[in-house]
Amino acid sequence: MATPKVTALVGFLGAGKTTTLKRLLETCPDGERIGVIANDVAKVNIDAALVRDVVQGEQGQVQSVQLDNGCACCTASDDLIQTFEELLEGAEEPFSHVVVEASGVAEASQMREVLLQIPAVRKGQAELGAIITVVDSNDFLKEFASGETLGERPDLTGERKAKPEMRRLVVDLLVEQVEGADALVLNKVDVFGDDQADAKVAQLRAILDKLNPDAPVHHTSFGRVDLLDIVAKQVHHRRDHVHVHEHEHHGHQDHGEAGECDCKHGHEDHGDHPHGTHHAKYGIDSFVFESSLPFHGPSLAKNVLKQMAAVQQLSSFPALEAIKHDVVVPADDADSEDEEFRQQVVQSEASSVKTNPFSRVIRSKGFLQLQSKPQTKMYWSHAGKLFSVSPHGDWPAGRPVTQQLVFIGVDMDQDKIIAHLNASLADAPRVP
Ligand SMILES: Nc1nc2c(ncn2[C@@H]2O[C@H](COP(=O)(O)OP(=O)(O)OP(=O)(O)O)[C@@H](O)[C@H]2O)c(=O)[nH]1
Repeated sequence: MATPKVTALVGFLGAGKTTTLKRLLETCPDGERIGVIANDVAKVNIDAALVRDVVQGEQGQVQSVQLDNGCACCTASDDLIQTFEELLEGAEEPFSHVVVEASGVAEASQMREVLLQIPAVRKGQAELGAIITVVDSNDFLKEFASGETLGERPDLTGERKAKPEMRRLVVDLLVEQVEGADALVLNKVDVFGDDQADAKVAQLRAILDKLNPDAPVHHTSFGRVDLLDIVAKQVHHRRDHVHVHEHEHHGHQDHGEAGECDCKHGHEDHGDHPHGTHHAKYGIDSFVFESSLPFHGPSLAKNVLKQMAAVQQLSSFPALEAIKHDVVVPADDADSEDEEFRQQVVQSEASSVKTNPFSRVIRSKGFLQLQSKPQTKMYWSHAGKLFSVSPHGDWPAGRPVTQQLVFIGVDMDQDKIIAHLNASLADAPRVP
Protein backbone atom coordinates (compact mmCIF):
# COMPACT_ATOMS: atom_id res chain seq x y z
CA MET A 1 0.00 0.00 0.00
CA ALA A 2 1.33 3.44 -0.95
CA THR A 3 1.99 6.13 1.64
CA PRO A 4 -1.32 7.68 2.79
CA LYS A 5 -2.01 11.14 1.43
CA VAL A 6 -3.24 13.73 3.92
CA THR A 7 -5.66 16.23 2.45
CA ALA A 8 -7.52 19.15 3.99
CA LEU A 9 -10.88 20.42 2.79
CA VAL A 10 -11.03 24.09 3.63
CA GLY A 11 -13.75 26.65 2.85
CA PHE A 12 -15.95 29.29 4.42
CA LEU A 13 -18.95 28.40 6.57
CA GLY A 14 -21.51 26.54 4.49
CA ALA A 15 -19.48 26.50 1.27
CA GLY A 16 -20.06 22.76 0.80
CA LYS A 17 -17.14 20.94 2.47
CA THR A 18 -19.28 18.24 4.10
CA THR A 19 -21.26 17.80 0.87
CA THR A 20 -18.02 17.35 -1.08
CA LEU A 21 -16.65 14.93 1.50
CA LYS A 22 -19.86 12.90 1.58
CA ARG A 23 -19.77 12.72 -2.18
CA LEU A 24 -16.21 11.34 -2.01
CA LEU A 25 -17.25 8.71 0.54
CA GLU A 26 -20.34 7.72 -1.42
CA THR A 27 -18.36 7.27 -4.63
CA CYS A 28 -15.16 5.96 -3.07
CA PRO A 29 -13.45 3.68 -5.59
CA ASP A 30 -12.75 0.05 -4.67
CA GLY A 31 -9.36 -0.41 -3.09
CA GLU A 32 -9.24 3.04 -1.53
CA ARG A 33 -9.41 3.27 2.25
CA ILE A 34 -10.22 6.69 3.55
CA GLY A 35 -9.83 8.06 7.04
CA VAL A 36 -11.82 11.16 7.88
CA ILE A 37 -11.30 13.76 10.57
CA ALA A 38 -14.18 16.22 10.82
CA ASN A 39 -13.65 19.49 12.63
CA ASP A 40 -16.40 21.96 13.37
CA VAL A 41 -16.43 25.46 14.81
CA ALA A 42 -18.98 24.75 17.48
CA LYS A 43 -18.86 22.31 20.37
CA VAL A 44 -21.35 20.01 18.68
CA ASN A 45 -19.95 18.46 15.51
CA ILE A 46 -22.85 18.28 13.04
CA ASP A 47 -20.48 17.58 10.14
CA ALA A 48 -19.12 14.51 11.90
CA ALA A 49 -22.67 13.24 12.42
CA LEU A 50 -23.44 13.67 8.71
CA VAL A 51 -20.20 11.97 7.69
CA ARG A 52 -20.81 9.12 10.15
CA ASP A 53 -24.10 8.35 8.44
CA VAL A 54 -22.30 7.86 5.14
CA VAL A 55 -19.47 5.96 6.75
CA GLN A 56 -21.85 3.43 8.25
CA GLY A 57 -23.26 2.85 4.78
CA GLU A 58 -19.84 2.09 3.37
CA GLN A 59 -19.22 -1.16 5.25
CA GLY A 60 -16.09 -0.12 7.05
CA GLN A 61 -14.24 1.08 3.98
CA VAL A 62 -14.00 4.46 5.63
CA GLN A 63 -13.15 5.28 9.20
CA SER A 64 -13.96 8.62 10.79
CA VAL A 65 -13.25 10.49 13.98
CA GLN A 66 -14.46 13.85 15.08
CA LEU A 67 -12.52 16.74 16.48
CA ASP A 68 -14.65 19.29 18.22
CA ASN A 69 -12.43 21.11 20.63
CA GLY A 70 -11.76 24.24 18.60
CA CYS A 71 -10.41 25.03 15.16
CA ALA A 72 -7.95 22.45 13.84
CA CYS A 73 -5.66 25.02 12.27
CA CYS A 74 -5.08 27.01 15.47
CA THR A 75 -6.48 26.27 18.93
CA ALA A 76 -6.99 22.54 18.26
CA SER A 77 -3.95 21.90 16.08
CA ASP A 78 -2.36 19.66 18.73
CA ASP A 79 -5.61 17.69 18.96
CA LEU A 80 -5.61 17.28 15.19
CA ILE A 81 -2.06 15.96 15.22
CA GLN A 82 -2.84 13.53 18.02
CA THR A 83 -6.13 12.45 16.43
CA PHE A 84 -4.35 11.81 13.16
CA GLU A 85 -1.75 9.60 14.83
CA GLU A 86 -4.46 7.66 16.69
CA LEU A 87 -6.44 7.23 13.48
CA LEU A 88 -3.41 5.77 11.69
CA GLU A 89 -2.49 3.51 14.61
CA GLY A 90 -6.06 2.27 15.09
CA ALA A 91 -6.69 1.51 11.40
CA GLU A 92 -7.61 -2.10 10.71
CA GLU A 93 -5.96 -1.75 7.31
CA PRO A 94 -3.69 1.06 6.14
CA PHE A 95 -5.39 4.12 4.70
CA SER A 96 -4.74 5.35 1.20
CA HIS A 97 -6.04 8.81 2.13
CA VAL A 98 -6.88 10.77 5.23
CA VAL A 99 -9.16 13.76 4.64
CA VAL A 100 -9.45 16.47 7.27
CA GLU A 101 -12.60 18.53 6.94
CA ALA A 102 -11.52 21.85 8.41
CA SER A 103 -13.87 24.14 10.25
CA GLY A 104 -15.38 26.98 8.21
CA VAL A 105 -13.02 29.53 9.73
CA ALA A 106 -9.77 27.62 9.20
CA GLU A 107 -7.09 29.28 7.12
CA ALA A 108 -5.66 27.26 4.25
CA SER A 109 -2.00 28.07 4.83
CA GLN A 110 -2.25 27.34 8.55
CA MET A 111 -3.91 24.00 7.80
CA ARG A 112 -0.97 23.15 5.54
CA GLU A 113 1.46 24.00 8.32
CA VAL A 114 -0.39 21.85 10.82
CA LEU A 115 -0.52 18.88 8.42
CA LEU A 116 3.21 19.24 7.78
CA GLN A 117 3.84 19.07 11.53
CA ILE A 118 2.17 15.66 11.90
CA PRO A 119 4.97 13.30 12.98
CA ALA A 120 3.96 10.64 10.40
CA VAL A 121 4.24 13.26 7.66
CA ARG A 122 7.58 14.47 8.96
CA LYS A 123 8.87 10.89 9.04
CA GLY A 124 7.59 10.14 5.54
CA GLN A 125 5.03 7.59 6.77
CA ALA A 126 2.32 9.84 5.34
CA GLU A 127 2.50 12.46 2.62
CA LEU A 128 0.84 15.83 2.16
CA GLY A 129 -1.95 15.44 -0.39
CA ALA A 130 -3.56 18.78 -1.15
CA ILE A 131 -5.13 21.76 0.55
CA ILE A 132 -8.41 22.05 -1.33
CA THR A 133 -10.66 25.04 -0.75
CA VAL A 134 -14.37 24.79 -1.48
CA VAL A 135 -15.75 28.16 -2.58
CA ASP A 136 -19.43 29.09 -2.41
CA SER A 137 -20.06 30.66 -5.84
CA ASN A 138 -22.99 32.67 -4.66
CA ASP A 139 -21.50 34.25 -1.56
CA PHE A 140 -18.04 34.79 -2.95
CA LEU A 141 -19.26 36.75 -5.92
CA LYS A 142 -21.49 38.83 -3.69
CA GLU A 143 -18.55 39.82 -1.52
CA PHE A 144 -16.45 40.82 -4.46
CA ALA A 145 -19.03 42.38 -6.73
CA SER A 146 -20.75 44.45 -4.08
CA GLY A 147 -17.76 46.30 -2.67
CA GLU A 148 -19.90 46.95 0.40
CA THR A 149 -18.48 47.73 3.78
CA LEU A 150 -19.43 45.73 6.81
CA GLY A 151 -21.53 48.67 7.94
CA GLU A 152 -23.59 48.07 4.81
CA ARG A 153 -23.92 44.35 5.54
CA PRO A 154 -26.30 44.02 8.49
CA ASP A 155 -26.68 40.34 7.66
CA LEU A 156 -23.13 39.91 8.92
CA THR A 157 -22.94 42.50 11.67
CA GLY A 158 -26.50 43.37 12.54
CA GLU A 159 -25.51 47.02 12.71
CA ARG A 160 -25.15 49.62 10.03
CA LYS A 161 -22.03 51.33 11.22
CA ALA A 162 -20.54 48.80 13.57
CA LYS A 163 -16.97 47.67 13.47
CA PRO A 164 -15.94 48.39 9.90
CA GLU A 165 -12.76 46.36 10.41
CA MET A 166 -14.81 43.17 10.71
CA ARG A 167 -15.89 43.14 7.11
CA ARG A 168 -12.35 43.47 5.95
CA LEU A 169 -11.39 40.56 8.11
CA VAL A 170 -14.18 38.25 7.00
CA VAL A 171 -13.35 38.97 3.39
CA ASP A 172 -9.70 38.50 4.26
CA LEU A 173 -10.54 35.03 5.47
CA LEU A 174 -12.37 34.21 2.24
CA VAL A 175 -9.41 35.48 0.24
CA GLU A 176 -6.85 33.67 2.38
CA GLN A 177 -8.71 30.41 1.92
CA VAL A 178 -8.41 30.89 -1.85
CA GLU A 179 -4.85 32.16 -1.89
CA GLY A 180 -3.52 29.46 0.41
CA ALA A 181 -5.06 26.53 -1.49
CA ASP A 182 -3.43 24.03 -3.82
CA ALA A 183 -6.70 23.54 -5.69
CA LEU A 184 -10.13 25.16 -5.68
CA VAL A 185 -13.60 23.66 -5.93
CA LEU A 186 -16.04 26.30 -7.10
CA ASN A 187 -19.23 24.84 -5.66
CA LYS A 188 -22.95 25.72 -5.87
CA VAL A 189 -22.84 26.89 -9.49
CA ASP A 190 -26.44 25.63 -9.75
CA VAL A 191 -27.59 28.73 -7.87
CA PHE A 192 -27.03 30.87 -10.97
CA GLY A 193 -29.60 29.18 -13.18
CA ASP A 194 -28.88 27.98 -16.71
CA ASP A 195 -28.98 31.32 -18.49
CA GLN A 196 -26.46 32.99 -16.21
CA ALA A 197 -24.26 30.10 -15.21
CA ASP A 198 -21.56 30.38 -17.90
CA ALA A 199 -21.05 34.10 -17.50
CA LYS A 200 -21.03 33.99 -13.71
CA VAL A 201 -18.68 31.03 -13.57
CA ALA A 202 -16.32 32.75 -16.03
CA GLN A 203 -16.38 35.90 -13.91
CA LEU A 204 -15.66 33.96 -10.76
CA ARG A 205 -12.88 31.92 -12.33
CA ALA A 206 -11.24 35.15 -13.47
CA ILE A 207 -11.25 36.43 -9.89
CA LEU A 208 -9.96 33.16 -8.47
CA ASP A 209 -7.22 32.94 -11.11
CA LYS A 210 -6.06 36.40 -10.13
CA LEU A 211 -6.05 35.54 -6.43
CA ASN A 212 -4.30 32.22 -6.87
CA PRO A 213 -2.89 31.70 -10.36
CA ASP A 214 -1.35 28.34 -9.41
CA ALA A 215 -4.47 26.58 -8.19
CA PRO A 216 -6.57 24.65 -10.69
CA VAL A 217 -10.29 25.51 -10.41
CA HIS A 218 -12.97 22.82 -10.69
CA HIS A 219 -16.48 24.19 -10.90
CA THR A 220 -19.38 22.04 -9.80
CA SER A 221 -22.55 21.70 -7.75
CA PHE A 222 -23.04 19.59 -4.64
CA GLY A 223 -19.34 18.76 -4.52
CA ARG A 224 -19.43 16.53 -7.58
CA VAL A 225 -15.69 16.51 -8.24
CA ASP A 226 -13.14 13.72 -8.38
CA LEU A 227 -11.35 14.67 -5.19
CA LEU A 228 -8.84 11.82 -5.32
CA ASP A 229 -7.82 12.82 -8.83
CA ILE A 230 -7.31 16.42 -7.69
CA VAL A 231 -5.10 15.12 -4.87
CA ALA A 232 -3.14 12.82 -7.20
CA LYS A 233 -2.41 15.67 -9.61
CA GLN A 234 -1.29 17.93 -6.79
CA VAL A 235 1.03 15.30 -5.33
CA HIS A 236 2.48 14.68 -8.78
CA HIS A 237 2.95 18.39 -9.35
CA ARG A 238 4.65 18.86 -5.99
CA ARG A 239 7.03 15.97 -6.53
CA ASP A 240 8.02 17.30 -9.97
CA HIS A 241 8.45 20.72 -8.53
CA VAL A 242 10.60 19.63 -5.60
CA HIS A 243 12.73 17.69 -8.04
CA VAL A 244 13.26 20.75 -10.25
CA HIS A 245 14.05 22.79 -7.17
CA GLU A 246 16.65 20.43 -5.90
CA HIS A 247 18.43 20.94 -9.20
CA GLU A 248 18.06 24.71 -9.01
CA HIS A 249 19.34 24.88 -5.45
CA HIS A 250 22.29 22.68 -6.25
CA GLY A 251 23.02 25.14 -9.02
CA HIS A 252 23.03 28.04 -6.56
CA GLN A 253 25.36 26.24 -4.21
CA ASP A 254 27.70 25.33 -7.01
CA HIS A 255 28.12 29.01 -7.71
CA GLY A 256 28.33 29.94 -4.06
CA GLU A 257 25.05 31.99 -4.15
CA ALA A 258 22.58 32.18 -1.32
CA GLY A 259 19.73 32.15 -3.88
CA GLU A 260 16.42 33.68 -2.74
CA CYS A 261 13.56 31.75 -4.31
CA ASP A 262 10.32 33.46 -5.30
CA CYS A 263 8.46 30.28 -6.01
CA LYS A 264 5.05 29.77 -4.34
CA HIS A 265 5.26 26.05 -3.58
CA GLY A 266 7.21 23.82 -1.27
CA HIS A 267 8.57 26.45 1.09
CA GLU A 268 6.23 26.01 3.99
CA ASP A 269 7.40 27.34 7.31
CA HIS A 270 7.58 24.40 9.67
CA GLY A 271 8.59 26.47 12.66
CA ASP A 272 6.45 27.40 15.60
CA HIS A 273 4.59 30.66 15.47
CA PRO A 274 1.67 32.12 17.30
CA HIS A 275 -1.77 31.37 15.89
CA GLY A 276 -4.57 33.77 16.76
CA THR A 277 -7.99 32.25 17.28
CA HIS A 278 -10.29 32.98 14.37
CA HIS A 279 -13.18 33.57 16.68
CA ALA A 280 -11.42 36.59 18.09
CA LYS A 281 -9.68 37.56 14.87
CA TYR A 282 -12.75 37.58 12.63
CA GLY A 283 -15.35 38.35 15.26
CA ILE A 284 -17.01 35.01 14.54
CA ASP A 285 -18.61 33.12 17.39
CA SER A 286 -20.87 30.13 17.84
CA PHE A 287 -23.25 28.50 20.29
CA VAL A 288 -25.37 25.38 20.44
CA PHE A 289 -29.10 25.36 21.16
CA GLU A 290 -30.23 22.11 22.78
CA SER A 291 -33.61 20.87 23.82
CA SER A 292 -35.28 17.59 24.63
CA LEU A 293 -38.66 19.10 23.69
CA PRO A 294 -39.67 18.94 20.01
CA PHE A 295 -40.56 22.04 18.01
CA HIS A 296 -44.14 23.03 17.47
CA GLY A 297 -44.19 23.61 13.67
CA PRO A 298 -46.40 26.71 13.44
CA SER A 299 -44.58 28.35 16.37
CA LEU A 300 -41.21 27.63 14.81
CA ALA A 301 -42.48 29.12 11.55
CA LYS A 302 -43.72 32.24 13.32
CA ASN A 303 -40.92 32.85 15.82
CA VAL A 304 -37.87 31.74 13.88
CA LEU A 305 -38.34 30.98 10.21
CA LYS A 306 -40.23 34.18 9.44
CA GLN A 307 -37.47 36.16 11.11
CA MET A 308 -34.87 34.38 9.07
CA ALA A 309 -36.88 34.91 5.89
CA ALA A 310 -37.01 38.60 6.64
CA VAL A 311 -33.26 38.76 6.96
CA GLN A 312 -32.75 36.87 3.78
CA GLN A 313 -35.23 39.15 2.02
CA LEU A 314 -36.88 36.27 0.30
CA SER A 315 -40.41 36.57 -0.92
CA SER A 316 -40.87 32.84 -0.47
CA PHE A 317 -39.30 30.50 2.01
CA PRO A 318 -39.41 26.83 1.07
CA ALA A 319 -38.38 25.59 4.49
CA LEU A 320 -41.26 27.41 6.08
CA GLU A 321 -43.74 26.04 3.56
CA ALA A 322 -42.47 22.51 4.18
CA ILE A 323 -42.91 22.85 7.91
CA LYS A 324 -46.30 24.52 7.67
CA HIS A 325 -47.60 21.75 5.45
CA ASP A 326 -46.09 19.17 7.71
CA VAL A 327 -48.22 20.19 10.64
CA VAL A 328 -51.98 20.16 10.96
CA VAL A 329 -53.15 23.68 10.17
CA PRO A 330 -56.93 24.13 9.65
CA ALA A 331 -57.56 25.04 5.99
CA ASP A 332 -59.09 28.51 6.48
CA ASP A 333 -56.42 29.39 9.00
CA ALA A 334 -53.72 28.37 6.55
CA ASP A 335 -54.76 30.92 3.94
CA SER A 336 -55.01 33.81 6.32
CA GLU A 337 -51.69 32.77 7.85
CA ASP A 338 -50.11 32.81 4.39
CA GLU A 339 -51.32 36.32 3.70
CA GLU A 340 -50.33 37.46 7.16
CA PHE A 341 -46.93 35.89 6.63
CA ARG A 342 -46.40 37.66 3.30
CA GLN A 343 -47.28 40.99 4.83
CA GLN A 344 -45.01 40.40 7.76
CA VAL A 345 -42.15 39.56 5.46
CA VAL A 346 -42.61 42.76 3.47
CA GLN A 347 -42.71 44.83 6.64
CA SER A 348 -39.81 42.97 8.16
CA GLU A 349 -37.72 43.40 5.06
CA ALA A 350 -38.14 47.12 5.31
CA SER A 351 -37.53 47.65 8.98
CA SER A 352 -36.44 44.79 11.15
CA VAL A 353 -32.98 43.82 10.03
CA LYS A 354 -31.39 45.87 12.75
CA THR A 355 -33.48 44.45 15.56
CA ASN A 356 -33.76 40.94 14.16
CA PRO A 357 -31.40 38.65 16.11
CA PHE A 358 -31.10 36.27 13.15
CA SER A 359 -29.53 39.01 11.02
CA ARG A 360 -26.19 38.24 12.65
CA VAL A 361 -26.25 34.54 11.92
CA ILE A 362 -24.02 33.49 9.03
CA ARG A 363 -24.55 29.77 9.30
CA SER A 364 -26.83 27.50 11.28
CA LYS A 365 -27.26 23.75 11.15
CA GLY A 366 -28.32 20.76 13.17
CA PHE A 367 -30.99 18.16 13.70
CA LEU A 368 -34.45 18.89 14.96
CA GLN A 369 -37.62 17.07 15.89
CA LEU A 370 -41.11 18.25 14.97
CA GLN A 371 -43.93 17.51 17.34
CA SER A 372 -46.09 16.40 14.42
CA LYS A 373 -43.55 13.84 13.15
CA PRO A 374 -41.50 12.83 16.18
CA GLN A 375 -39.87 9.83 14.52
CA THR A 376 -38.37 11.83 11.62
CA LYS A 377 -34.97 13.42 12.10
CA MET A 378 -34.98 16.77 10.27
CA TYR A 379 -31.71 18.29 9.08
CA TRP A 380 -31.65 22.08 9.29
CA SER A 381 -29.02 23.75 7.13
CA HIS A 382 -28.74 27.45 6.52
CA ALA A 383 -25.83 29.21 4.83
CA GLY A 384 -26.25 32.73 3.51
CA LYS A 385 -29.34 32.77 1.35
CA LEU A 386 -29.69 29.03 1.16
CA PHE A 387 -31.86 27.39 3.74
CA SER A 388 -33.38 23.95 3.92
CA VAL A 389 -35.04 21.72 6.47
CA SER A 390 -35.24 18.20 5.11
CA PRO A 391 -35.82 14.67 6.44
CA HIS A 392 -32.60 12.90 7.38
CA GLY A 393 -33.62 9.37 8.38
CA ASP A 394 -35.24 8.55 11.70
CA TRP A 395 -34.39 9.23 15.32
CA PRO A 396 -33.44 6.04 17.19
CA ALA A 397 -36.75 4.42 18.22
CA GLY A 398 -37.79 4.39 21.86
CA ARG A 399 -35.04 6.72 23.06
CA PRO A 400 -35.43 10.33 24.21
CA VAL A 401 -34.37 12.85 21.57
CA THR A 402 -32.10 15.83 22.12
CA GLN A 403 -32.30 18.39 19.35
CA GLN A 404 -29.11 20.30 18.68
CA LEU A 405 -28.81 23.36 16.49
CA VAL A 406 -25.50 25.14 15.98
CA PHE A 407 -25.52 28.89 15.29
CA ILE A 408 -22.45 30.64 13.90
CA GLY A 409 -22.35 34.37 13.35
CA VAL A 410 -20.81 37.72 14.04
CA ASP A 411 -21.70 39.42 17.32
CA MET A 412 -24.86 37.37 17.78
CA ASP A 413 -27.40 38.11 20.49
CA GLN A 414 -27.43 34.55 21.79
CA ASP A 415 -30.05 35.14 24.49
CA LYS A 416 -32.52 36.62 22.02
CA ILE A 417 -32.08 33.80 19.52
CA ILE A 418 -32.49 31.20 22.25
CA ALA A 419 -35.61 32.98 23.50
CA HIS A 420 -37.14 32.76 20.00
CA LEU A 421 -36.28 29.06 19.80
CA ASN A 422 -37.58 28.31 23.29
CA ALA A 423 -40.84 30.05 22.44
CA SER A 424 -41.24 27.57 19.55
CA LEU A 425 -41.01 24.38 21.58
CA ALA A 426 -43.85 22.01 22.33
CA ASP A 427 -44.70 21.60 25.99
CA ALA A 428 -43.85 17.90 26.35
CA PRO A 429 -41.17 15.56 25.00
CA ARG A 430 -42.13 13.10 22.25
CA VAL A 431 -40.31 9.79 22.13
CA PRO A 432 -40.16 8.36 18.59
N1 LIG B 1 -27.81 24.74 -4.06
C1 LIG B 1 -26.74 24.12 -3.59
N2 LIG B 1 -26.66 23.84 -2.27
C2 LIG B 1 -25.55 23.21 -1.83
C3 LIG B 1 -24.50 22.83 -2.69
N3 LIG B 1 -23.53 22.24 -1.96
C4 LIG B 1 -23.97 22.24 -0.69
N4 LIG B 1 -25.18 22.81 -0.61
C5 LIG B 1 -25.99 23.03 0.58
O1 LIG B 1 -25.35 24.05 1.34
C6 LIG B 1 -25.47 23.80 2.73
C7 LIG B 1 -24.10 23.77 3.36
O2 LIG B 1 -23.38 22.66 2.83
P1 LIG B 1 -22.27 21.88 3.71
O3 LIG B 1 -21.68 20.84 2.84
O4 LIG B 1 -22.84 21.46 5.01
O5 LIG B 1 -21.25 23.08 3.94
P2 LIG B 1 -19.94 23.08 4.87
O6 LIG B 1 -18.92 23.85 4.14
O7 LIG B 1 -19.59 21.70 5.29
O8 LIG B 1 -20.49 23.89 6.11
P3 LIG B 1 -19.72 24.16 7.54
O9 LIG B 1 -19.17 22.86 7.99
O10 LIG B 1 -20.78 24.67 8.45
O11 LIG B 1 -18.69 25.21 7.31
C8 LIG B 1 -26.20 22.45 2.83
O12 LIG B 1 -27.58 22.72 3.03
C9 LIG B 1 -26.00 21.80 1.49
O13 LIG B 1 -27.03 20.92 1.12
C10 LIG B 1 -24.61 23.15 -4.09
O14 LIG B 1 -23.75 22.91 -4.92
N5 LIG B 1 -25.75 23.80 -4.47
